[in-house]
Parts: sequence; C-alpha cells; structure tokens
Amino acid sequence: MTLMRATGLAKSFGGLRAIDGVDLAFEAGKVHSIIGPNGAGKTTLINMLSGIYAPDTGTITFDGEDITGRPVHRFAAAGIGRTFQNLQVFFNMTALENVMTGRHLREPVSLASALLRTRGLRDAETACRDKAHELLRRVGLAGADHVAADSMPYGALKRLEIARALAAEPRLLLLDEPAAGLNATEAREIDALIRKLADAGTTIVLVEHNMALVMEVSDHVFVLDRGRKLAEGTPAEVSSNPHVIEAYLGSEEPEAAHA
Ligand SMILES: Nc1ncnc2c1ncn2[C@@H]1O[C@H](COP(=O)(O)OP(=O)(O)OP(=O)(O)O)[C@@H](O)[C@H]1O
Repeated sequence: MTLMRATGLAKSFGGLRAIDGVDLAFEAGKVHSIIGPNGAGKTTLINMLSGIYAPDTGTITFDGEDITGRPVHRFAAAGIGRTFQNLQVFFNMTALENVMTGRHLREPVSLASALLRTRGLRDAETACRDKAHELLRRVGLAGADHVAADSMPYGALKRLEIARALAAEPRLLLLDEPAAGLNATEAREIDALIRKLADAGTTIVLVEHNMALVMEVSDHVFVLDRGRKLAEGTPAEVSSNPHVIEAYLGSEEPEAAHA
C-alpha cells in the first residue's frame, strides 16, 4: 500500500529550480532513502514532504488524502514525523522530558485542566511519562530517563531525537541524516533501529550521505541530481546504474567527469 505520494513536485528559490518535477511513492512499512550529490535538492524535498515548504507546483497525498499546501502542524497531525539534520534537543531538560515534549500532539491539554491540575491532567501526565520511558527503551536508551541531555554523547542524542519524533506516533517518519557525525558502530546501531521501526510498521524516509547505511537498510532508493529524479530502485539497482555512478563521480571529481 502506498502511504504517501508526491507528484510533479517543484520548488524554486529565485531563478534556481531546487526541485523540478519529482514523483515519489512511499510504501507502508518500507525503508526508503533519498540520496544525491550535494545541492541535489534533498533538503528542499524533505522540507516539502514534512510541510515546511509548500511546493510551487505538484501534489502530496497521504493515505489517499491531498495534503498539499497545508501548514506544517497539519502534516504532523496527519501522521508525518521528522527529525532534523541539526539536533533539535532541549539541552536544559532530561532525556525523558525531551521525549515528553513530543507527545503534545497526541495528548493535548486544555488551559482549564492545566490551571486546575485536574485528575484527568495528572493521569495524562503519568501516561505521557510511561510512553516516553517506553520510547527511550525502544531506541536503545533504557536507563537514560533522568540523564540531562547536555551530558549525553552525540550518538545518544541522535537516538533521543528519534524517540521524540516517535512520541507523536507518526505513521511515516522522515529522518534527515540520522547517521551524520556517528562512528561506524553507532551508524550500525541506527541501521538496526531503523529496521526495527519499519518492521513494527512505521514507514521510513531517510535522507542520508552514509552510503553503507543507505545500501544496508533501504528497501527502495531514490536518487536526485540537480533537482530531478535521476533513478530509483533497490540498492543493488541504483548502485549499478551508470547515470548514478556518473552523478556521484561528477560531484566528487569534476575534472574527470567533464574531461
Ligand atoms: N532557502 C534557500 N534559498 C535559496 N536557495 C536555496 C535555499 N535552499 C536551498 N537552496 C538551493 O537549492 C539547491 C538545493 O539545495 P538543498 O539544500 O535542497 O540540496 P541538498 O541535496 O540537501 O544538499 P546537501 O547534500 O549539501 O545538504 C542548492 O543549489 C541550494 O543552494
């Protein structure tokens, strides 16, 4: 089943076509990666898929519903979660508190109950705490509930971000470079976590430069180059595609590519 579909997406900045007529389909419970050389348009695309940018043209449907142009909180409420390339962690909070901040979409609190600290509010807080505790365990941070975020190592903070995004119970999770800055062991742990999330039914869309991770974890890979979709397919298909090889060589060795 196709959970999310983007058709003919385009976005320009001034005269620059950052994304130029891209079609994508994300299947429920699968791991998809979006790769491409620097400046290919990956960030622009993920920003459209999460509702941060409205596309200039094209449509985005989620679970059969057209959500094009809706504000970002409506994308989140529909079931689209994301993490960011740069950590969006509250460093003055504990790990548990950070994850609890991700629950507000699912457990909204009325002003009256917050002011009166009703029984309902206290029950909701307990449920929220229990859920956050469970999510920390799920991402491999069991025992870190009361650890201050500013004392956690970088690899743990990347997982904390994922736990916080999961707190909103997304059906589709966009991960923006979850392995950036991680060593090989930590990247393998992220790989295992992504697989576990997909196996539990969460649809994953990964933007990532770490090719070992992409090739290992993905069911389907989309390759962007200069705002267009250059190729798509299984990891084996795209890695043997001559156009993809050329695009990557071209970005790393411009002299050789244009010789
Ligand atoms: N807000 C913006 N204003 C103007 N130009 C932008 C903006 N955002 C992106 N661009 C341009 O659009 C093109 C695509 O950028 P984008 O950041 O989406 O690529 P990317 O594939 O994510 O690159 P990287 O791998 O380096 O993060 C680039 O030429 C970039 O300079």
